[in-house]
Amino acid sequence: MFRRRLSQLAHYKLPSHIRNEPIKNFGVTDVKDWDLLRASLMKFNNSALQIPLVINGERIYSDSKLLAQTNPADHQKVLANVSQASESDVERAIKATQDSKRKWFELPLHERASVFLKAADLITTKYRYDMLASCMLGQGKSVYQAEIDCVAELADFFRYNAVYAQQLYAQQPTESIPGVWNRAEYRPLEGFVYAVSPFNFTAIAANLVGAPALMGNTVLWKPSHYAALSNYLLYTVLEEAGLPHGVVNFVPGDPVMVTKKALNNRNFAALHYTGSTAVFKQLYGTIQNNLAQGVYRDYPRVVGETGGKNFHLVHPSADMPNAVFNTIRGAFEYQGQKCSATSRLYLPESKATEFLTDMCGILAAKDSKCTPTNTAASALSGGDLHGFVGPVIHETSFNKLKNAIEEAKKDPELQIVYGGAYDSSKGWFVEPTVVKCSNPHHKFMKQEFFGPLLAVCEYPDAKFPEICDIIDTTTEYGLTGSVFARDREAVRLASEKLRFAAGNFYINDKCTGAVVAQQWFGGARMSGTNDKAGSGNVLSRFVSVRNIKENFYDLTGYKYPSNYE
Ligand SMILES: NC(=O)c1ccc[n+]([C@@H]2O[C@H](COP(=O)([O-])OP(=O)(O)OC[C@H]3O[C@@H](n4cnc5c(N)ncnc54)[C@H](O)[C@@H]3O)[C@@H](O)[C@H]2O)c1
Ligand SMILES: N[C@@H](CCC=O)C(=O)O
Repeated sequence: MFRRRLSQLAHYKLPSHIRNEPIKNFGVTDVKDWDLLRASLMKFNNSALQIPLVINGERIYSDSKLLAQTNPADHQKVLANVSQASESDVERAIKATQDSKRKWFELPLHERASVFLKAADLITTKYRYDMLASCMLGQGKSVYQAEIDCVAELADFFRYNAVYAQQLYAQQPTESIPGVWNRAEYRPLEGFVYAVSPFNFTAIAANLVGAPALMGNTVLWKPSHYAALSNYLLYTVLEEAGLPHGVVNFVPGDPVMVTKKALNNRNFAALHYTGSTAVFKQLYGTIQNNLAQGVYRDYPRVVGETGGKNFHLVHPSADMPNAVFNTIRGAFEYQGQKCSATSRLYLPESKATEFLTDMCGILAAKDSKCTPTNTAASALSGGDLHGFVGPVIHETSFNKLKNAIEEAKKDPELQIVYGGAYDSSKGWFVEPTVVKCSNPHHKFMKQEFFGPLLAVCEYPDAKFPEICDIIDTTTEYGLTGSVFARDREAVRLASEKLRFAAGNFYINDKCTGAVVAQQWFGGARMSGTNDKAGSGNVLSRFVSVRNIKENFYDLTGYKYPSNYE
């Protein structure tokens, strides 16, 4: 019995207007945008949403196993009650990935791509303000930080992945001898992709799920509990855009249990992960062990982007105001909770006092908006919605930062030169904090705190090459870093010496804010597998190429000319 196949009667071109989504400013005159945003904020703030699992399109509400997602700026405020998967839910979700697979990957690329293109358009129009509100309230973002994440970067991922997929499909064997047609087919992986997403970027969750799905894979998605609201909204948008049931299965739950079920399954084909290094190492180890035990059919693909201890290196020739402003943004926007956040700063002795005085002065200024109380939550009760910084994500993060600050107060090698306050009475607030380290190898120069804590080290001006070596060897990470210098020789030297210290290297710019299709994102060493989100590279990890040779000439005998009597 032949199954019904879809015809493909043309090679479609993608819409030619694909560009990076323009970012809305939410400036003083953008009254309409603010009004629409306020309405969405009110809606989500006032209704503790029930979030289900979604397995094969079926919504599963668990009464007994619910976990509340609260507003990090107001931790008594429940934003959503999130259903938690049971073991049998995970099994059913894995089955759904297998049942829906063939129908999905047999669709021509343009059919799959159009789902994601439509989702991008829905996000940037109909659901823009809802996405922003869910991300601001749930993940503690300012409007600008939400806009660059859950609207612009998210839409960019969906749109540019379609472009990259088309380019990948167009890559074909370059040679065919007369009578032969050689072709390549980009099959999805056999089995399912397990996507594990972090709290800090809704866009990253979209790409973790969307990139493999676009290539014809089906996905078991375990979202971060701390981003459940925006992630569920994203799922519903994908559904509205036409994503067939079972292609992506939304399975919040106990991370250890869900992961165990996923990784112990014979059909596990790939891990698409973003989160901390420690968790990724564990998952990598489990996969290797299982592989050795013969659990899997294939060698699973492992794609993971993890932590960082990202540097700003300032040369004496740098434009100091530029370096100061970029450091404030890099270290403290979104409370330092970007994997790319600046968390170690190296200053030349001759400029260190000027730099730190300027930076701390700006942070302390009354209108700096750097007091972490300006939040979406307070805005709804008549407060200020224009804050530069907000809360950290949860109690564990708050405690980790609080302990680090208390440690800094006692350690003779450390000196807090700005900040050091914290307050958890209403939300998880930690003041932007700058800590001077007299020892460049101190733990504070090595460890990722994932919060608004910047460690600073001075170096003798003449020792610029040596400080590059120290930066290169101090941490286990290799994610992002910047050099600030006008002197071209200094730029060249830093670029050479720090070649392996950062997968995203910036010159006279902050080390955060990579844009899809502009700065391909990812780091090596213990920062990840560096498959470069926002480029076509990562898509190739989710396909398994089949080469096809078709012969047009029939053989008339089996002997070669050399086989004569
Ligand atoms: N390199 C990048 O592109 C990138 C981007 C964003 C975030 N990050 C990193 O992510 C981290 C912050 O995000 P986070 O707090 O959500 O990270 P996290 O490691 O706590 O969680 C990430 C995901 O892993 C799950 N998880 C947690 N423990 C687990 C376990 N034992 N087994 C299986 N799954 C588990 C979580 O539920 C979540 O879905 C930082 O280290 C940051 O640098 C990296
Ligand atoms: N695009 C982002 C990715 C941050 C990860 O958490 C940046 O480069 O800042």
